[in-house]
Amino acid sequence: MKPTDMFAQVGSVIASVMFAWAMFKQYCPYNLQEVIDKYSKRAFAFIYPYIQISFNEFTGDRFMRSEAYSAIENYLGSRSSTQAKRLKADVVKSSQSIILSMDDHEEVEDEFQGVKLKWAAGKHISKTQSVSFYPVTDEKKYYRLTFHRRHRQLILGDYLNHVLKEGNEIKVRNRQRKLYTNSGSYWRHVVFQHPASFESLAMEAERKQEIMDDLVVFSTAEEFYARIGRAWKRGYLLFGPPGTGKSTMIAAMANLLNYDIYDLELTAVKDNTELRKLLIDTTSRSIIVIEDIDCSLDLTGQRKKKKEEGEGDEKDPKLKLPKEESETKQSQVTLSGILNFVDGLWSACKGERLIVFTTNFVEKLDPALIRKGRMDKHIELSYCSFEAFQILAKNYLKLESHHLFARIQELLGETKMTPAEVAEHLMPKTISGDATVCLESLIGGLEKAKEDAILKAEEELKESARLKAEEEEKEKEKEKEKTKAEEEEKAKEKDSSKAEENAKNQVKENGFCDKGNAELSNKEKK
Ligand SMILES: Nc1ncnc2c1ncn2[C@@H]1O[C@H](COP(=O)(O)OP(=O)(O)OP(=O)(O)O)[C@@H](O)[C@H]1O
Ligand SMILES: [Mg+2]
Repeated sequence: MKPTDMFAQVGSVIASVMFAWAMFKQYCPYNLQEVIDKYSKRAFAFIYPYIQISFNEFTGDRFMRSEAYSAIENYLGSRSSTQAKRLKADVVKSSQSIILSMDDHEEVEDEFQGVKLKWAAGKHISKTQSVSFYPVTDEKKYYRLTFHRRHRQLILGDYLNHVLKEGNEIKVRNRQRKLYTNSGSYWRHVVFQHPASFESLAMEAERKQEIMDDLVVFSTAEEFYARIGRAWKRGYLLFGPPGTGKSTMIAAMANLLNYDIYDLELTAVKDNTELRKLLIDTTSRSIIVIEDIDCSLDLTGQRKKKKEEGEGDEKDPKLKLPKEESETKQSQVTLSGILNFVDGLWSACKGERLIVFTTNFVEKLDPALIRKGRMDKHIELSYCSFEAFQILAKNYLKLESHHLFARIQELLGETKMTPAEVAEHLMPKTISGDATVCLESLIGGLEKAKEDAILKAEEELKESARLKAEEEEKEKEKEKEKTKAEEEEKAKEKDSSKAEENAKNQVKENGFCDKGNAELSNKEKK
């Protein structure tokens, strides 16, 4: 008999049995029906020793998508793309990559510790009862897992945990990352798409590797942090002159770890309470950044002064706030508020988080703010070294070596230039993108910087000599005044002693006269 004929026969037998059962059920007493149901299920379980678990897309109320369903969807993604014949595609991650998942009524197989299992995607469709021109259908999607009942323990325990964990990790890897900024007491976000990476960051290879290792070790050390009883957090302080790559490094960190960024603008935070609220609203796997901490907090007035004197403000007086208004708008966040924010982060929030401060003036920060335990790792970003230049040349000009490199190395050893300035020289100058033009521009820039530095040093020397001369002049003047005053004092003393002597003489003379007069009057009396 042909297989098709056999299926047809089996089909007709099943249909006949179903029909007979339906007829029989009508006349069968209720109690007997229950007994038959029970034993038929047992018989079915005996013949069919498999267990099935359904994971519905929506559980309970229809508003929240089940986390287990989306974790399974992610978990099955790669397996589906190799096994299923019909797939669904979705665009994620900056609209650049396509994520595949299996279509409805498809099946894929999986294996865990030598045990084979089967996943199937399905959906229940129920039509609403209301009479309408456009009938609304209600779709309920689900994944169904089928496995042999002898593996019940393993599948319900280890396997499902493994599926959820891996599925969530894939979800994090595929998610659109966000850049949050604070507006009032809320965070607003845009999609975070910064191309910076540690590979393109210009800095010494050894230091770069050390920072990368530190980050990766941190991001995978959940168990370690739990064991030693510390919150899974780490603080970084990035310091150095403007244009040395602090902000670029933060973007590279976020890209390396696949974290979101919360860029906290402290001056827009009203007070410490608002700061605390913002902290609580951050999610795990994120970097909380406070740029230019020295300006946000009134630990030093340097940048504020700069901003007040800034050209832009002077050119356009409309941009300047009246003094009173700007003062009233100032944030009331205090240093202790920030300290509490960092410590609160360490204790209040679950999940891994990095906090990064950047500053141009590390020496002016309060030591309490940057002590180890709050800011665990201090990273200095400094002027461009030759090694850093080589990375920039490779990125910008695709150059590994060039005869002008030797001169550049020499000049970089003699003068200071930030990576931002070097990068500006290496930007294409001609349509043909001639590298030599860029390198010559850099050499020109470095030579000018060197000359400027020499001139500046000379001016500083002159200025200090002038100041010294002025100081000496002042000292001399003081000395002169002192001696003059002393002389005057002496002259005064001399005058007063002379006057005293005169007075004494006068007294003496007067005394003699009085004595003579008295003797004379006595004689006359006698
Ligand atoms: N180390 C570096 N590697 C690669 N590019 C760099 C580096 N440093 C600076 N740049 C380039 O210079 C530009 C400015 O750098 P960045 O904004 O990171 O400096 P910063 O240290 O944050 O400055 P500021 O203190 O003014 O905020 C960046 O767009 C980047 O292209
Ligand atoms: Mg910056």
